[in-house]
Amino acid sequence: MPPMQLSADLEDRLARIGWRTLALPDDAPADAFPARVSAQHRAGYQLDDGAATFNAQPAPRFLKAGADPLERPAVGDFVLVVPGTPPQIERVLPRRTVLSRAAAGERHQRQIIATNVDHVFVVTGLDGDFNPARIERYLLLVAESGALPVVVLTKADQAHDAAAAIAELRRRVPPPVEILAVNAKSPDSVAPLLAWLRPGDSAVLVGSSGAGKSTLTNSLLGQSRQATGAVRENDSRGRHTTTHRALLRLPSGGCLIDTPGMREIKLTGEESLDGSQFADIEELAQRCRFGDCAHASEPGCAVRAALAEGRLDPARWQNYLKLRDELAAAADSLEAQLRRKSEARVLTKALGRRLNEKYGHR
Ligand SMILES: Nc1nc2c(ncn2[C@@H]2O[C@H](COP(=O)(O)OP(=O)(O)OP(=O)(O)O)[C@@H](O)[C@H]2O)c(=O)[nH]1
Ligand SMILES: [Zn+2]
Repeated sequence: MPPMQLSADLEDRLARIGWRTLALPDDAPADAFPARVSAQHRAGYQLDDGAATFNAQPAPRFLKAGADPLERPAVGDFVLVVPGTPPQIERVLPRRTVLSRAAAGERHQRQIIATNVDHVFVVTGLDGDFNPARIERYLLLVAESGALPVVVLTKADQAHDAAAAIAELRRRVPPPVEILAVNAKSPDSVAPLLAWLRPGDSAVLVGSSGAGKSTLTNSLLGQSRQATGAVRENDSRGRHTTTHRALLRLPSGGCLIDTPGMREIKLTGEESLDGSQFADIEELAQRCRFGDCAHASEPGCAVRAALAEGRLDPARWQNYLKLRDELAAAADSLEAQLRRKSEARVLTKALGRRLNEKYGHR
């Protein structure tokens, strides 16, 4: 990039969109500039360059049949844009973190939820929505993403017994994962979340529909606005109305991505249990007397001992088994899919070679 691109002004603007490093690729087009994907529409992308938002189109190669959907621009991505009408997304810059899930349907296609986030707020209401097994499932996706999870329990003001629910969850979700209970409607109550939303920080909200993600977003915007007073530059653009799966710049300096409520949280097959909140269970199972212990009736089973002594929550154990089976099935299906893809590539190459032999160099 030409040196003028690295001006103090540019650094200042990049800081507002959560940029972490200024190392731009050497081979970038001379007139290209960095921006962040703030929303994705049917017709294209909305980008934020730290000063304003604008629409852009992806370079045609992103849309080609056979192009890997995971390599297409996604919300949270830093991209290089070439000016034009419309401006064109030339390149997706390397991702710091990627939060994904398997798309609904049979084929275990992975789908990106957000990229380049430092924290994932797993939002659940302390009402009928409260479901520790679902939270454990989210935490598996987060463990794979490279970002850190924070469990946010909303509707604490409406819960019959918030303390009991939190204690139940604590038995299932060991530290260092933080658990916070809030009234999402109250800016004061959600203020502790701003600790993860300082300048340069990025976070994404995930959770089912009605969990309180939009309410939380509005309170975070409100709280910061009240706290900083003078920062009102976003108001003119009407950015406070919540758009789904949109990256918002908060006046606290951080970036927050809201996502639509998810009905299904399918594992991609790439998650790993020993890098997750289940690491302690994986370790426990290693201490059984027999290496192939089924944890059923074998003598010297460390898992059953822990269950009997109350050191391992039975519901947590059951959900661990369920997720482990599901993960194994997803991994098989992912592997088969990758094998089919590479076989198709080999076949195409072999065909090319044969045509080449027959008709000479083309
Ligand atoms: N009393 C109370 N109500 C809440 C709280 N959080 C959310 N609500 C209410 O719950 C309803 C759903 O909240 P939303 O913020 O729209 O939920 P969402 O997660 O954005 O849902 P989707 O947009 O469908 O994904 C709204 O009526 C909110 O006012 C809370 O902490 N306390
Ligand atoms: Zn065992």
